[in-house]
Amino acid sequence: MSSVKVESVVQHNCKLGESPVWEEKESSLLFVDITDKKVYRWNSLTKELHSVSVGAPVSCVCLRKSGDYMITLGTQFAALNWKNKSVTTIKNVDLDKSNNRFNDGKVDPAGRLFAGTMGEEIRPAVLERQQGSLYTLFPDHSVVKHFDKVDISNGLDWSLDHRTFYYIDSLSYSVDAFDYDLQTGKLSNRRSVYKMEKEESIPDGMCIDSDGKLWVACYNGGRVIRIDPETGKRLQTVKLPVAETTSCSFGGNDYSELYVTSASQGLDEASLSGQPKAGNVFKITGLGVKGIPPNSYAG
Ligand SMILES: O=C(O)[C@H](O)[C@@H](O)[C@H](O)[C@H](O)CO
Ligand SMILES: [Zn+2]
Repeated sequence: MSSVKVESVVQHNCKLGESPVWEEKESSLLFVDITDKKVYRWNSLTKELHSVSVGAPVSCVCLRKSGDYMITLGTQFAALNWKNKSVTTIKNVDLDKSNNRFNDGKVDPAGRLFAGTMGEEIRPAVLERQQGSLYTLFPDHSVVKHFDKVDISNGLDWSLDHRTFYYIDSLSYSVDAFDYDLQTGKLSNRRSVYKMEKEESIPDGMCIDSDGKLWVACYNGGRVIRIDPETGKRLQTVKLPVAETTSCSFGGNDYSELYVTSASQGLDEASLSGQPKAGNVFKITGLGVKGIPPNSYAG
């Protein structure tokens, strides 16, 4: 544990960095700045940072089997062609809720894209409650709504045997689990597997490691925690030099590096001068665990 190292690898102050995803064939980390309406790609070999402006709040980026990327943009599921910098709408959701936007999303082991929505934040974590829903975009481009009355739809991932779906609605201060049916993509039997402790603050993005334990980024908690969904116990805490840690995912050659995005918006001048790296992307090494490669959208 003593060899754990945290370093800033992208020295750019995102307003609201989110959705880190490793792209093996580019040796790159994809992520978004929701507020800045940009998708970023950071090359881990050349350290170059490139971005594409997409014209609306973009809350998640993921890989697509046919090439390109998938994004959630405003209330749309969309495709992003990186070379042409072009966006193609695939499906719109929450048509009756004009202030909503998508938030976190991820592809399941069968190539379906899961993403949830939320109402408009007046400031971080302050918004009209229960305006969001959780959706799936199937490979045939059909959309299913799993449930509504979500406050801030956030981190999600699947267990290694694909029989459990883990999910965070941030304002419940809980990490939840559902039984998952990989054949149909259906969710059932919701329960809580971890309750946040006070200093951990708000649960945000999340990913699973190759031991089946969950890593949760703690918004306003300045840390990522490793939890055991079987026992409900926290196994490890890694603190970062910024308060608004938003999401995490494994990358690097062998998926042994944990990448963590962060935010700078919502911090006043005083807090910002105390944490000049707010909004950077960090790399944590020396954890002694690995992640698993991200899935690609099959449609
Ligand atoms: O990063 C996200 O997932 C949201 O888009 C943010 O808005 C924060 O989560 C929220 O402000 C605190 O919960
Ligand atoms: Zn999030």
